[in-house]
Amino acid sequence: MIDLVSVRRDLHRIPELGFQEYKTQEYLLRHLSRYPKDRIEWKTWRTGILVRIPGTAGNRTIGYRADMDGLPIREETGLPFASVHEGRMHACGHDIHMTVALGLIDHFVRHPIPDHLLFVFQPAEEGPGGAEPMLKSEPFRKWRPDCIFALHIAPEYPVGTVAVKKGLLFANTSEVFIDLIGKGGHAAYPHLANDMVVAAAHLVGQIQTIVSRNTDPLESAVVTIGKLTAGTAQNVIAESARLEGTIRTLSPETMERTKDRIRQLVRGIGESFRCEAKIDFGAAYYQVVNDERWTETFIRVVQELPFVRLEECRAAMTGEDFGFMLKEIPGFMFWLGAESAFGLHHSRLDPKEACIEVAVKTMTAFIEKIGRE
Ligand SMILES: CC(=O)N[C@@H](CCC[C@H](N)C(=O)O)C(=O)O
Repeated sequence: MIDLVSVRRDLHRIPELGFQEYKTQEYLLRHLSRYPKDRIEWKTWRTGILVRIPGTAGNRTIGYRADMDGLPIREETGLPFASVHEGRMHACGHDIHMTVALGLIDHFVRHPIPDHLLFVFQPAEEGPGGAEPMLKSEPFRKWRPDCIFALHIAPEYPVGTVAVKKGLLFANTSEVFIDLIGKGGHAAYPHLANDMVVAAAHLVGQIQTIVSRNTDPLESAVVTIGKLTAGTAQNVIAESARLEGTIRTLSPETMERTKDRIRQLVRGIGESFRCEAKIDFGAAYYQVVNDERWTETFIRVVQELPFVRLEECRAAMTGEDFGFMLKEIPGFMFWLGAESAFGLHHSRLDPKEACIEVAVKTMTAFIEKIGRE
């Protein structure tokens, strides 16, 4: 048995951004190389890894996916095993997700089941998205699973909770990057310049009206501008401004309408402030839709587990590129209670490590249940 808490702490120390998960990949590979070669095989894909445990009867392949990347956040937990990478943090629980996958690998290498198992360590979930290209990659196509499962930590639920729902679980997402380019100048001569701080401030305000004024109240949408950069000094008029944000909707149609409205508003800002206004929608993720039958089976298994409290949850406006995998391969994602006073993407997120054992035991029970002939 490996010490999963130590593994989680090791991974927590070395968060890396999407497609830069070099140390993380190396750490995982070091772990995998400890197992007998006839029990496990793996292939790397960019900074990701596909791990296969051959089944005893060679029927289906059951897939399990864990994401690997951290976020551009400066950790403020004060934990003794806090990030040693300045400005990077595992603030979305991917360190826990990978640890759970390693715990499952450790169990199933020693106790193989009739079905083959495929563990997918996927880079770049936070952006720009590793799931879609990984799905199309040669190694994935070769070992393509017949079903696939994943979890995400949920700071709002106590440890011991598993929350899930059939059908739509997470939103469609699209990143959005807007550049406004005007004319810089002296703070005392605004009439000779074209101030992009003022243009950006107007645009941020206008964008807030998309959800409140342009979206059917019975639909759901979120437009968040998470980053706004402009200017160089307090007494210099800013020549340019950049807005970085994300759009979330529960249907692809609402996503398209929201994007159209952003295009109109950005064009309008360009005209009214006589500036250059450019827009780039970045990466988009497909919604996460849980397969009805697999989720039903999971619910039945979880209801039998004395150490788990099952909760049927609502859909969330979170995004997950695991949605691309579920679009092609039936399966589900569930929330794992991890209990933290600070939520996902917060610099003080501190999930309780006891959730790791709950997840490993839950998924072991589920895989053992479905993985027999
Ligand atoms: C689970 C989670 O927090 N996922 C991220 C996915 C982000 C996708 C993309 N970078 C975007 O911001 O649209 C989330 O923020 O929901």
